[in-house]
Amino acid sequence: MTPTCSDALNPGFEVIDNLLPPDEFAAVWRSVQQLRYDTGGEWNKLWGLGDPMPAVSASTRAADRPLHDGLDGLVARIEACMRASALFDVPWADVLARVYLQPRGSRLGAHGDSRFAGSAVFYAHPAWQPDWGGELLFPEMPPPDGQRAGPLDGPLADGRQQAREALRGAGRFVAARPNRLVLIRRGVWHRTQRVDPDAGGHLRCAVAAFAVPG
Ligand SMILES: O=C(O)CCC(=O)C(=O)O
Ligand SMILES: [Fe+2]
Repeated sequence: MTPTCSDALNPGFEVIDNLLPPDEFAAVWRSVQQLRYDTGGEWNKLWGLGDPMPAVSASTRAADRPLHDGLDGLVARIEACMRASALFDVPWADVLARVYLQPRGSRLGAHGDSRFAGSAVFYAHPAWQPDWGGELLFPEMPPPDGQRAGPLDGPLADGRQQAREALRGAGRFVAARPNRLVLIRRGVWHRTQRVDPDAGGHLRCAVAAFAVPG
């Protein structure tokens, strides 16, 4: 599929809109509603300790499938897009995928998913408005300074990465538009804007997929 948007200057991500035909998209939304979600698992330090925690589905790997009818087809499509993209330029063997329901008031802290060969996120909710927040942000980062990235945001952050981000103070945002796939190169810095109270009861439903090195 041809990306509808990519960043020519800093080719760290690609956006593919209307990934699924309408009937398949509707089937994915139904499947997402039937999954089981865990809200009390181990704390993922990229989510603020004082913020509401996301509801997370079990992870799926090729060996564990089927996860659910509809979602397996989606994961296969995401995998095909990853295989076709030049962003995924280190070898990888499998895709790990899970569904996040991100509540109002929560945000995902900055990270690079560096232990994977690249990642992708697909927005499975049927509606999303600009006022509802939850944008995926790609800050422009100065070249790496050789410091190891540790826990980067939230209560355990030491502020180094935030200081680097502040040096440029600019970047790109991608709205969580329904039926949109974002492919992200390994190590490219990203985070999400907080979901706004104006989102009301609308779920921000993201299917996150990670290319697992073989
Ligand atoms: O939900 C999003 O927009 C991004 C998700 C993400 O970056 C991740 O799960 O690693
Ligand atoms: Fe990520």
